[in-house]
Amino acid sequence: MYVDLGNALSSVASPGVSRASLERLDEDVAAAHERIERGRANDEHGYAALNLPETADPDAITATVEPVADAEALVIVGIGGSALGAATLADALDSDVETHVLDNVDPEHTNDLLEGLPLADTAINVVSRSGTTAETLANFLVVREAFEDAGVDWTERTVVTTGEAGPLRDLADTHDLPVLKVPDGVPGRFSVLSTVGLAAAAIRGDDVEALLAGGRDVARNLSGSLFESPAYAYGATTYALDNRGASINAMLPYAEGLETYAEWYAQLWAESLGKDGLGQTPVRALGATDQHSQLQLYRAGPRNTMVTFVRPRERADRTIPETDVEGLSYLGDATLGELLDAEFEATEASLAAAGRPNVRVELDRVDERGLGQLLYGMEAACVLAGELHGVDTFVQPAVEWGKNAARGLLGAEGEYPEADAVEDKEQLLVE
Ligand SMILES: O=P(O)(O)OC[C@H]1O[C@](O)(CO)[C@@H](O)[C@@H]1O
Repeated sequence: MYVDLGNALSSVASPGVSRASLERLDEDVAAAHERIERGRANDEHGYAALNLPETADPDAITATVEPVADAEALVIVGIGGSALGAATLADALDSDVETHVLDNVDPEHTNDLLEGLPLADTAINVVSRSGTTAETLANFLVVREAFEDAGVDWTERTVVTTGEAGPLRDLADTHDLPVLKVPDGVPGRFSVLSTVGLAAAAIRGDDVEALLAGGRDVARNLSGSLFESPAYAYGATTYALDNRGASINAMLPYAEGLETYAEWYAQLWAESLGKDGLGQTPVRALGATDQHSQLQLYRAGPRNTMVTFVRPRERADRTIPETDVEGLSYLGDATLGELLDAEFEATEASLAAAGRPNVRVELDRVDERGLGQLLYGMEAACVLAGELHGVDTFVQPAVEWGKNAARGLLGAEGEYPEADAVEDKEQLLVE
């Protein structure tokens, strides 16, 4: 993982950060690193996630999913951190296993998905750390029923990833299903390099060991200085720019296979740093596509946005055929990859020319090792940014109100006063 901060400097951009300020900030990075290392050493909640490249057990994961290793199709049933990591790997890595992620409760989508699946050759990986998330459990009950209706034994096709206890754990025990435990102290959004993200990867035949090795590559560089650690360089710079007005961070990967990575990043950044009235708003984008939709705003709108450019240094390529069409011959001499890189560098430069802050993040290739580096790197960057902002990076209390209101509206057992507030909604309907 390579991070270039050049276009975030105040000599280029406003908001921007000066080298001198980064050097001063490095003292706080050193103190934060000490705190993070202490948290890792004691396997404290949250910090333990940064130990996963060492603590995850690829052999145990592969052995547990073995009963469904013959699958032609896979349905990952989960939501948030229990889906986005596996979805990111499935989007970025090739596999013969047709992979679907059921991370919403849209009946039309679920019906279409189930109708098209070869259920007898389909594996189900149902993932929920708490084991109580309504969307995940509802989708799983629907998927299970579809298998039963098709006369396929779902207990033969299901692998569960969940915590020590809870309804999903009970269901797995009742039906003696293969279970992978979600590691203690690892919040969902930091769990891609654990059983949560790696079970599906193992079923798909991805190189789980290489993913973890990528994580170790970046973990090795974590030190008390942002000038020695790409992950900390990124985390510290987003913090510095946020403090100077860049309250929005547009994540712009230049690889179709990294589109879901931008979604994964959005949860990591939003749920970790969005608290106490603070937090940089992540925006999901895709390069070069969103140059033609969002760039106008980032280049000429309010000076409240930084852009994070991500690209692989190497990729497969395809030549653009020669053409005699007037004015297009320049394309005929290039490849799609060269065009994409030109768009990347030109868009970076266009923001710098307009004095708009941006950071470049590169990985060697979009493969298991590169992804392990990128995902772990962004997790470490987020943990550092949380330390510098002084927020509790590893909790997300604000999401519970809505869950309780939904439970109340559906008549779940227990008291859910939040549901009353839904009923009492202020109305000013225009139709
Ligand atoms: O893994 P679980 O417990 O089903 O939770 C799914 C997701 O829901 C959240 O709790 C937010 O509602 C996320 O933090 C988490 O990743």
